[in-house]
Amino acid sequence: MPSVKYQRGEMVMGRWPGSSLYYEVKVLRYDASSQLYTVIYKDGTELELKEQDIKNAAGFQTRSRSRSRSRSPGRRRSRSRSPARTTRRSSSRTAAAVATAAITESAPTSRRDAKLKDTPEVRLSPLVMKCGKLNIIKLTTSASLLCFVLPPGAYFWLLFLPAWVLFLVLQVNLEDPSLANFPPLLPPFEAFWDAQALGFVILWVLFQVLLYILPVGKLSEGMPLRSGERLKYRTNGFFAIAVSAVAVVAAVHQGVDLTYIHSHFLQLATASLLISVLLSIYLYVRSRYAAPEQLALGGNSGNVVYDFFKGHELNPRIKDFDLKFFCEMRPGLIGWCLINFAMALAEMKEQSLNAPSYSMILVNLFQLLYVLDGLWNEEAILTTMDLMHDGFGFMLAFGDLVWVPFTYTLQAYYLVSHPNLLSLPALAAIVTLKLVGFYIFRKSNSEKNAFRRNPSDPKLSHLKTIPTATGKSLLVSGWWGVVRHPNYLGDLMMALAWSLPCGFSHLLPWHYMIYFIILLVHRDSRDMSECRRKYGSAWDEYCRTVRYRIIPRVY
Ligand SMILES: NC(=O)c1ccc[n+]([C@@H]2O[C@H](COP(=O)([O-])OP(=O)(O)OC[C@H]3O[C@@H](n4cnc5c(N)ncnc54)[C@H](OP(=O)(O)O)[C@@H]3O)[C@@H](O)[C@H]2O)c1
Ligand SMILES: CC(C)CCC[C@@H](C)[C@H]1CC[C@H]2C3=C(CC[C@]12C)[C@@]1(C)CC[C@H](O)C(C)(C)[C@@H]1CC3
Repeated sequence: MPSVKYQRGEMVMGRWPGSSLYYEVKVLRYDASSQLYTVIYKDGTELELKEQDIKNAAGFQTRSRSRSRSRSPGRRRSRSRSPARTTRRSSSRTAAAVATAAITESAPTSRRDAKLKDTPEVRLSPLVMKCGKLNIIKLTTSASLLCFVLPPGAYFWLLFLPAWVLFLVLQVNLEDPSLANFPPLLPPFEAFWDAQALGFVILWVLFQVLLYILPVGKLSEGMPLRSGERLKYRTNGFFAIAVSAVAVVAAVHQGVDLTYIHSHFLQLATASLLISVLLSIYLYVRSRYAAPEQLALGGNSGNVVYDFFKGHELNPRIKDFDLKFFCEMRPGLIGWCLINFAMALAEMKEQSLNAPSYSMILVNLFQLLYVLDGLWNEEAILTTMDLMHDGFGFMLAFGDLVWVPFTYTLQAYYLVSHPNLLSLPALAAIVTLKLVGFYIFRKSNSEKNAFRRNPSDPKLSHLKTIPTATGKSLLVSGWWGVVRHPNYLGDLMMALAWSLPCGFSHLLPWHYMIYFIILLVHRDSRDMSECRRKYGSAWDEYCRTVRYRIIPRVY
């Protein structure tokens, strides 16, 4: 091969079709007519690759071979779908052909997988291309709307988000929280701070830590990590909220005045912000010492502020205590219900009512149902983007500990001093909207979760799937055949039902709805690029089959 770039016998890095992972391969030959290189992977898989899918080994991060145990996509669960397994003539397949998918029924695929269970495994080490330049940070992971930020943006969001929450908290306290009065006047610095409020927040978090570590409830397995390992999570969230509810009711019964939460909302928000900042500093420092396979693919730009913001370590743990899982599912989420309940008591006190208003009851019950459902199906969170791909840094720590409890509760806070009477038909319509939204949300999330956990589940055998080159399949009928994110559709319908009880006099109780539309539209497009990167043309095939993203025939 005199005039070609890579020579026979040369060891280079070959991209695995449909992914951005590169594996060490040996060049076997070059075909001048098709301009394809035939390469052999260490597990014996032969593929034909284009020149642009081959790189010199020098451009790759070195990784400890003994630690990085990820398997070649061709050797994962569904090995039959790797090129080497789909045909005996493994050497004659092109990368493009590998990634091309056909729609099949899921059951036969699983039988094929079962047959291959005894095949001896060869483990390969995928390497990620170095991206030293900050402007080429890949938009690969999720967590929130803000992942698209490049380092200069991180400085902005880092300051803007906390300020925004504090502004909202000050705004909702105004008699007339209309846009004309935004931004609210800043109170003196001391007004933000209360040591007792900090003490209460710490106590609440510690109480949740205690409930989390109790050996009660199921130990669930997370999705396989890049190393092939599966972490265990104590999924006892429902137990935690039940015990918390009993403790709160008992405290109220003993005379504890929960309306303190309403009157000290600003100080509680500042205290939680302080805790989230300290936690993020700890997370950043420990991520500097973490082994490469413990890191998320994002958040490793080398820019301190960006990495601090985005999060670097994928599953930071203290022994078995998983910090990301705990923060996402416990203090903020359960705290959200506690705050809503306190707002209902504050409304009764402020408006001298014997019972909370219908609007307040709806907001409380709707959001309680959402949280209870999340905790009841806690295992399902293990297949979401945040848990699987995102590093744990300021964005999620702040999101979980400050954003959720202090902005998701704005509707309830607003109703305390801005009553909104609901007619019976309006009430019935809102309840119907919530229930339909909830049904779509729950069914679609459960369907995907069940499929990801066990693709050969007999209950799912009626569903059509698209195989992909990575070994995972994509659902193409059922809920995931209606739109590409049916769970977002249900979630948005529920969000609408949470704001409607507050009426249309002010924009503030619509904050969640507006933020959520932006968040989900952005999450959807990020997920689209991520899935296209992972699944290549199989994803394009899915998108051709399921044309709409969130709302059928609209978007
Ligand atoms: N209330 C809130 O503040 C809030 C905020 C954000 C999200 N949420 C909710 O949280 C839940 C989780 O959301 P998420 O953003 O993590 O996204 P998700 O929709 O649960 O997960 C997306 C992932 O699902 C897999 N997938 C996509 N299409 C598929 C198909 N056709 N068949 C099989 N698997 C498919 C892909 O991952 P793999 O292929 O790698 O498995 C994709 O990356 C949603 O219900 C969302 O509404 C709530
Ligand atoms: C502006 C930012 C700081 C945005 C931060 C985003 C986070 C607050 C969210 C990202 C993923 C979200 C999420 C839930 C809560 C909010 C987030 C952490 C969730 C735990 C709410 C209960 C649901 O049932 C859920 C478990 C599906 C959900 C999962 C995703």
